[in-house]
Amino acid sequence: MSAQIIDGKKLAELVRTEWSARAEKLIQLGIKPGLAVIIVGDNAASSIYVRNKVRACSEIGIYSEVHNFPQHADQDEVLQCIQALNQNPHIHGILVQLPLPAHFENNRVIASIAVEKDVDGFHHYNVGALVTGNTIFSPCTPYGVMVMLERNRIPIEGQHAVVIGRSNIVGKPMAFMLLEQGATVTICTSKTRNLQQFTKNADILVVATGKPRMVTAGMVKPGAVVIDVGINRLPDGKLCGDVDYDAVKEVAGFITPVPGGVGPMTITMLLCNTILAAERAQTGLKIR
Ligand SMILES: Nc1nc2c(c(=O)[nH]1)N[C@@H](CN(C=O)c1ccc(C(=O)N[C@@H](CCC(=O)O)C(=O)O)cc1)CN2
Repeated sequence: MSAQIIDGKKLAELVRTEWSARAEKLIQLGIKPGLAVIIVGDNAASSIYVRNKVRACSEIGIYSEVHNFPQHADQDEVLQCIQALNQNPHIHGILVQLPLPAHFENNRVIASIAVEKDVDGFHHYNVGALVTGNTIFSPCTPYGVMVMLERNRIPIEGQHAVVIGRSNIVGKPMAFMLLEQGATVTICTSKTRNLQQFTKNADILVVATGKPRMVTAGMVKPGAVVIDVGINRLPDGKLCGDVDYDAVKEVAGFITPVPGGVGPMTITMLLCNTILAAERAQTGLKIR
């Protein structure tokens, strides 16, 4: 039997509708949630993601502004911009689109964002909070995956979850979020020896390796939940995930497509985090 498809586009729309009521409530109180996006350089994919974030903001009633810096920008200029945004009461969320050019120190730039405005959840304070079960902002992609699991009533507690990928923006937070919900978690990488021995035992398999179609049907336990976080552009211009979708969907119980799976959830969860940041600012909630 073929797997049940988890439609990220449809779920993203539903979650946005739910959260738009919260945005509307703030607007009626005279507070328009505000997001600032910083983008450095000319990465074509990043420009598309930022454009999509801006569009999504305007659709839900969030004010947004984009700060563009050239590829050879000086890191200090970007840090100064972030300092000003940290002080700006109309901006509730700040994010730096990744990747940054090679001459930037990712950690230093992200650490300069005020913790209570770090809607990506990448600041090391927020990472520490997440790991210790005191989440302030969940990073958007793993947050989207958790919502996909929850809304499809997929049990997590007691399940064996295998995450392939150890990035700071997906793999690591994903593993801790699943752990927090009671899963037994194994973290693998694309370099893990005999990867199949781990993936074959996964009830929930989350793949974020950036290697097109690396997870094949033979690596998946029949009936498993397969979440594909990869977005790879093929030479013919088409997109594909890190999972061999056509073959794996014949084995899995649930599967996410690419495009139209986790990607649309990422932007939706960013909107949710921005609204949450504005709500906290409105109530004067102190984060630290
Ligand atoms: N500061 C951040 N940088 C990056 C993040 C992030 O969460 N914060 N994640 C990714 C890029 N990303 C958002 O920024 C992102 C990637 C993909 C999608 C998406 O909707 N993908 C579509 C396909 C889009 C296409 O046609 O290319 C899909 O999967 O259906 C949204 C957001 C790295 N950087």
